[in-house]
Amino acid sequence: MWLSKLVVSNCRIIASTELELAPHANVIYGNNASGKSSLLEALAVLSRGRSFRTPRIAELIKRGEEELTVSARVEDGVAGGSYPVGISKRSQTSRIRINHADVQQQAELSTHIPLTLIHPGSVELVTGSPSLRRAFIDWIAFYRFADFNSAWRNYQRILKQRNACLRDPKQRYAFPQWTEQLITLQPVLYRYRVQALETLQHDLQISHELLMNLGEPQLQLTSGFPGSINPEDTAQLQQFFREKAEQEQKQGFSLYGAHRADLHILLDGIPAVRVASRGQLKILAVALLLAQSHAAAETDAKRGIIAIDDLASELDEQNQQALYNTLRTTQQQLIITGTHHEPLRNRFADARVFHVEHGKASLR
Ligand SMILES: Nc1ncnc2c1ncn2[C@@H]1O[C@H](COP(=O)(O)OP(=O)(O)OP(=O)(O)O)[C@@H](O)[C@H]1O
Repeated sequence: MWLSKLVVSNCRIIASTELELAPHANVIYGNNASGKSSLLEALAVLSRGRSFRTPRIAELIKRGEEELTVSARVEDGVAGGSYPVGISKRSQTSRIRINHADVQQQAELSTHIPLTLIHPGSVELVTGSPSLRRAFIDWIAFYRFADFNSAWRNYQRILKQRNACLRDPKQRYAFPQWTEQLITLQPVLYRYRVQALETLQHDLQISHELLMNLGEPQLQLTSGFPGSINPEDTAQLQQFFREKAEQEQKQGFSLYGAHRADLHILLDGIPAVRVASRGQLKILAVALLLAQSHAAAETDAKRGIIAIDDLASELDEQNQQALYNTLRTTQQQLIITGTHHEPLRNRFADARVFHVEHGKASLR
């Protein structure tokens, strides 16, 4: 999938703008505060329902307006042809359309726009909380395995009910039933994640030039249980949860399970965050995100979109070179922002170049 057109209205500084995108490289340049990041935020809203800079939609809606809208034309590399998609957001409500029909779930729209975003905050993938790494590995599982999303949504629902039982003694009678259901999904989610990780490890080769001076990271998936517990052994899980029931009731929420999984990122056996420099951590995060984008696409026809928000400015010359060499070899659609167009144009000779000024993009 790739986007041949992106139309944005009322997103931060952008009143209304339209871009006819190229299938491969697209460069968007403009002065500070011209609206480059706002465009990528709009793209993030389309793909994920939210921005990478704020969880609050109200902050994204142009001041004085009530609704932001992002629409696009998706080119289908598998079936051929193209179709429109769109999302409108008010602070409390959303409206999502795919090929002229209303849909209820953001996930339905997300499947059409496999967007990997690389921005200055991406380093948190390595330095931040486990939830970011869970989301990272689950993103691959989401695109790779058709049933992952329903299993994960089901898990969230069961977890919520189980937590309610743990908090409220009056609901405790239903605790065993919800525990049993939670156990049933542990092996399912764990297996999806293991497979997603295997694909990711394979696709890390795309980032070999970026990782040249760092070495290949070791990626270790934890299941959300102590290492001695096998998340695929239901009998062992039942015993484990029996032993931990008192502790969980005291805490008032579920302490173990797929919602507590993590992906440990190591260099020479030591957590990367403890040994790598700030710049190296960024490189590592970028290498993982590029691999993630490839891992989600089973075939070239299913290729995704990589959007990069002004990252080069934080990398030294050698790493910038490695990043651009890597991007040039990828089949994914690229949307790259920067403050100057010459350096980007030199690196992507065939790129379509857009200039952004006061929230309006125009072809150069
Ligand atoms: N809700 C909003 N309504 C209107 N304008 C907004 C809103 N939120 C932020 N802005 C403004 O939008 C402008 C564009 O910001 P944006 O981050 O997109 O710029 P940029 O081109 O990426 O800049 P830089 O190169 O500095 O990163 C900023 O001046 C910001 O103050």
